[in-house]
Amino acid sequence: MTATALLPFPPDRSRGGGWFGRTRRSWADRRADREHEQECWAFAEHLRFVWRDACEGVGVSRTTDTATGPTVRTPRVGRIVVDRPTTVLVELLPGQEPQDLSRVGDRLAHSLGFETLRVVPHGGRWVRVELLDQDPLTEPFALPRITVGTCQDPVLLGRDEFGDALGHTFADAAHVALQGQNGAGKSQFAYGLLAQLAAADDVRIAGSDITGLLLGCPYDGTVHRPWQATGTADLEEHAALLERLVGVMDERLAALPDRVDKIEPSPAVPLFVVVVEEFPGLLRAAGAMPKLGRGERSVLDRIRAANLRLLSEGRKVGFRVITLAQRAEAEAMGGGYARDQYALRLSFRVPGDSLEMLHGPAVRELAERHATAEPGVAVLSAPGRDVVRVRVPYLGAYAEYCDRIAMTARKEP
Ligand SMILES: Nc1ncnc2c1ncn2[C@@H]1O[C@H](COP(=O)(O)OP(=O)(O)OP(=O)(O)O)[C@@H](O)[C@H]1O
Repeated sequence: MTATALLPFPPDRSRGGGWFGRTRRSWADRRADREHEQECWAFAEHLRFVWRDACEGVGVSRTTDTATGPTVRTPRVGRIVVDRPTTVLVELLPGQEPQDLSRVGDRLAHSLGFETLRVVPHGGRWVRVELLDQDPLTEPFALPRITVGTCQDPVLLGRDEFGDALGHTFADAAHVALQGQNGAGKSQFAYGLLAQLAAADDVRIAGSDITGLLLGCPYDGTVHRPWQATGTADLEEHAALLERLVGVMDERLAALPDRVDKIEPSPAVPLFVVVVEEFPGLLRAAGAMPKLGRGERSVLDRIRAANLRLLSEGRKVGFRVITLAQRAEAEAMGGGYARDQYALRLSFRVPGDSLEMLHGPAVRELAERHATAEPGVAVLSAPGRDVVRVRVPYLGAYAEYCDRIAMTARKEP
């Protein structure tokens, strides 16, 4: 008995079949191609047709008075490629910038029958509008096992809507504010940042954490732990810790040589990353402490004062504050002046007014969508760049954070 050759199932008709078979197949293929092209062409025409209405609807058109009456001008549509993603080349009106379209991107995309869009500068006044069926930030991604050896190296913050990785170097003089509702992903993000930083020789992870999860136990036995206060049992410890950090800051300021206005962090003079987890909660807890005798400073005042000094004077001498809050109201962040000190700002899911409070009116168009953002999706703003939406990396279960810190953080000598 001859062995039966295994055949593909369903039968592979792409090979063989003789001349007649190939001709017949190519007719069918060509017909399918033609039909597809016709559908694409019709869809492109449909997009051209609805583009004008969509632009008028979202306010990126311009009305000018002419001799024959008012004329509405919209950004001009050039080539349309129907694919994944469908792209439309668009010539902006004089004076318009790509941000004028991206600011209303979601509403424009919905009017065109898509979920969202990206605007990519193309040259001159032309931009490429990429129409997307789904939010590019939908897919979570895991934080690779990366650590930085020094604060001069960038840590991974997340990926933007184009899939580009965004990094941040803690040697850059920026304090970081994180806000987000319960379960929006603040802690995960902070775990990821600290897990990347903990191995750096020239970094000390310091700060106050009333939850005792972000700081504290995971750092036992490491060089970072002596600079951390945790829990709510002894709030005076939090005030004392922040004052101790202010003491180091003052020594560094006093020791600055002539004609030098900042220090370069090194293993001998490390950069202090001062994490303040749930700062409004810390202030509330300190505010609820029993009144002290006359002339004594309350723990609340001491925490506020030390926090403000670290924020306003610490940047040049190696202090970076990372503050986490559910809602970054001025009062909850230690006052409007204190809040103004944060250069890098991330908002996880928050109501629209909270988003605008931290990032300014430029994010108004994002507010509605961001109020229901998935955990791990944040709005990020930093000096000198446009506000972007990002997906931050996911580190995993809390035990994974503890393991990474235990494995990588430098042990106490
Ligand atoms: N980057 C992410 N990617 C995917 N899922 C995430 C991400 N971050 C958080 N999550 C999911 O959301 C859950 C809540 O996240 P997390 O504990 O960080 O929120 P939170 O803002 O710190 O909340 P809380 O204020 O209650 O501590 C996580 O357990 C995880 O399931």
